[in-house]
Amino acid sequence: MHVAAQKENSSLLLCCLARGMALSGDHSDRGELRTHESLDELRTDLADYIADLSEMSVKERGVFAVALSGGSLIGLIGKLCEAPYNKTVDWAKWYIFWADERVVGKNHDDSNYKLAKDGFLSKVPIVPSHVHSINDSVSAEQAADDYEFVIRQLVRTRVISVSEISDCPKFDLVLLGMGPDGHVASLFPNHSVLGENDEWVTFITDSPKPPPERITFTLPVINSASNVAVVATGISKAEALHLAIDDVGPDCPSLPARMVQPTNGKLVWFLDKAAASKLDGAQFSDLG
Ligand SMILES: O=C1O[C@H](COP(=O)(O)O)[C@@H](O)[C@H](O)[C@H]1O
Repeated sequence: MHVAAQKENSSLLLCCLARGMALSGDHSDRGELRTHESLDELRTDLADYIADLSEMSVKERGVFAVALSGGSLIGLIGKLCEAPYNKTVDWAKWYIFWADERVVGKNHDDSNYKLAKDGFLSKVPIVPSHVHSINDSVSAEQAADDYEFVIRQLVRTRVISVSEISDCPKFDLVLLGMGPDGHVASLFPNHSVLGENDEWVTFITDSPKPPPERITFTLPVINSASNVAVVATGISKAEALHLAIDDVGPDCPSLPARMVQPTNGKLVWFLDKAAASKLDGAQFSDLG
């Protein structure tokens, strides 16, 4: 296992052991689970899902506002750059945001923008002015404020819709990865930003996973989206997925992935067999 993944896993286990975690239980209603036999099958299903949401959103609102994450997600949405999607998706109507970003230069290898640009955005005809990346020349705090300001402007002009029950932006789709410690976006286990309910975008300077300075959507923004997809693959994610999805009782309630609970939106989990292997009942299904 990769050293960073090992570190993330052990901090997850420590968090759970400290809280007397129960490691088994029944499945609870945690959205739609899509577990795939192979990564290729997952990539196709994910591309179909995103293309369908794009079509629906363009039909209903004239635009598609989608927030990306970094990490393995970008490789897993790669089929969108291929036929038929590269020709059939209405790319001119897409607006791109980031659910989280590392506060580094746009050309830095740690930049989620660079990852998405190299692996996705440069391969499809998205309008450059529709790509909303962070200001990389200011502090993390300022970058978060600036990013929230940009989002506010686009909510005002209805490029981004607005939640009916809060004043939060309502993205058409928020695409999340999940770390082996159960973090989503840059919301890490036991971090105080999990309780941030006032800001739409906030910052951290002490990320347990490098680099330390990051900006992130807050939970109210993620949970106001019309659609949220969590994409997680590999055995290193299996324990965190069990804790995020299964009915583990009142223990470890502050696992970030478990706190992804869209209020009116739809939650879908895209998993491979390895990631799903510790879900309750996995050993009895043909996934086991
Ligand atoms: O640091 C981050 O990690 C998560 C998970 O990444 P993965 O490579 O394990 O999929 C990612 O979703 C997030 O955007 C990123 O900043």
